[in-house]
Parts: sequence; C-alpha cells; structure tokens
Amino acid sequence: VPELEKATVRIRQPERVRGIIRTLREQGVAKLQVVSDFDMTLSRFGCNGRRCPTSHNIFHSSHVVSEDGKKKSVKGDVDSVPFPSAMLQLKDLLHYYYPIEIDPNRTLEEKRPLMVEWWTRAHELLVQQKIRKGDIAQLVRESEAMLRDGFKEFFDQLHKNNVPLFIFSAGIGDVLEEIIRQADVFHSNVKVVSNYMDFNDDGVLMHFKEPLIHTYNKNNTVLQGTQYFQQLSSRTSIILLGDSMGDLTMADGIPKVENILKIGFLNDKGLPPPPHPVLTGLLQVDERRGKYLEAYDIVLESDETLDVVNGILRYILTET
Ligand SMILES: Nc1ccn([C@@H]2O[C@H](COP(=O)(O)O)[C@@H](O)[C@H]2O)c(=O)n1
Repeated sequence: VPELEKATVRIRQPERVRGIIRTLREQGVAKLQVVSDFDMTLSRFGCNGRRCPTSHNIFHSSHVVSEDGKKKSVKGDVDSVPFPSAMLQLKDLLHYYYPIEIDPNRTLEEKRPLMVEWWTRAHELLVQQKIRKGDIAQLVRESEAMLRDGFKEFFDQLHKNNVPLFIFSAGIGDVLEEIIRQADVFHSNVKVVSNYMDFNDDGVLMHFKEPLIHTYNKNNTVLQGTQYFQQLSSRTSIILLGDSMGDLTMADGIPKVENILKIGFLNDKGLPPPPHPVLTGLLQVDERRGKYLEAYDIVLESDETLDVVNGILRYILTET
C-alpha cells in the first residue's frame, strides 16, 4: 500500500499493521465491513486555512433561519447578524464544550455528562429556531461542509464490492445524509445511525429523536433494537474510521470481530494557532498524538484526504 508512505501517516507498530492488512485481504471481501464516524472523519476538518463546519455547526453561519430570524433580517440586520442571537449561542457552546470533548487529561466519566449537557442545549437552541425540513438541502448547498478528497473512490469502491458502510455519527443525521446525497454517493450499502430531527406535519423541527448520541456513547448502548450488526455477523473483518477517542467503541456491538484495523484522523493541525476563536484553550496536536498512537493502528495527521483508506481498500479488494 504505497499510500502508507505518505508524510501524514504515523504508525506505532508497522509490522502488526501490515499483518492486519494482509489478513483482511486473505479473509476476502465477503467478510469485510466498514464502520465510520462522519464529522471530521468522512467530512473535511479544514479547507484553505479555515475550519469546515460539522453537521451541527453548519447552522452557525446559515442564512436559512426560522421565520423569526427572517423577520429580523427584514428589519435590516441581515448583513451584520445574518442569524438570530440564539444561533450565536450555539457558537458559544462550541467554544466552551469542544475543548472539553478533546481534552486527553479528562476521564470519560467526567466528559460524558458534559457532552449530554452540550448536545441537549444545542438541540434546544435548534428547536427554538423552528428549522424547516425543506431548508436543509439549501443550508447544506450554501455551507462549506464537504467530504474529504477521494470520497468518491471510497464510497464507490465499497458499493461496487457490496461492502456495508455503517456511518455512526453524533452529528445530525438529516444534515449529514444531505451532504452525502448532494455528493451523489448515498449508495444502497450505506446505513446511518445518528441524531435525527423530528418535524411536525408542517415540516417544522419539534424535537430530536431518542436516543441522544454524543461523542462518548457511540457504542452498543444506543444501537439496541437496530439488529444491524447481528444481520452482518458473518462480516468479521472490520475497518474502523474515526477522529476522536469516542469513535473507538463504534464497533463494540459487532458479535464476532476477527480482525480490526483502526484508522484515526488526528485533526487540529495546520490551522492558525490560538487566539483562533475555536482553538482558544485547546490542547495542541503534540499533546494528543501519544494517546492516538496507542489507540489507533494508523494515525493520519493533517490529512484532508481518504487516500490512505482508499489505498488499503484497493489492496484488500483486489482479487488475489
Ligand atoms: N453542538 C454541537 C455538538 C457536537 N459538535 C461536534 O460534532 C461532532 C459529532 O459528530 P461525529 O460525526 O464526529 O460523531 C463532535 O465531535 C462535536 O465536536 C458540534 O460541532 N456542535
């Protein structure tokens, strides 16, 4: 896999990783499934020195706002504040909670209640905005959210080879599905589990459906009743893609894992140092690298592409 020689690749145990990749190929395509996070894993973290939005914070800078918001803009403040003040609070939440989410020095027990608090407050703010189902496509079209370079080969290779792709996201399902749809890669082998909006008959957001999925409960507890992994029990070779320590448990519900390759994107590099608004107070990549290298087999640093994943898939999916 020549892509493993890229400068962005870090591997703690190269021999072990080569062994897993060889075994995945030997086991064959019929045994393979891919489990992936969405935001900042399949979607880009940054572009032209700016952060790309997650499926939540796509709403921060959107002109697609509630009737209240539109009335505000009619009053003349559309250029200076193109969204109602509650939208600004979403940003405030991000600045407060995101450093907590990625802090390697806090335990999961400390983080979990704070994540529930973040998601609950953010969802309440979105409900207050009376988001309309029909506006989501425009919102996505006008946003800077985008899939990583090489996404088409990634989705198409898996589809062509009938390899199931399970996207397990703590983002907003309605938004991320639209991003994938607009990229024309929402193939029949893709299954998404995420936080979904619940709209009334007029298409206005009323609630978020249960269970609430946040960064640190992406495991079997929120998959009860889906039977997804049970139906794929013969697929015992797993490629897991994530960008946070919470993503490491995404495959826990798979009944029998024989071989698993964990690939992690270590983002947050190559962007302006603090006081960049979102990075203020964040621990830098150097401080997080050690934990990522222990947890993920392959760590990709400042890599906005799916090149390495595609290279590995090409190798595994090629007939021997
Ligand atoms: N109000 C929020 C809540 C969460 N986020 C970010 O979204 C990411 C979750 O999505 P995954 O697809 O990665 O599971 C998470 O890492 C949070 O940083 C947000 O931006 N706003």
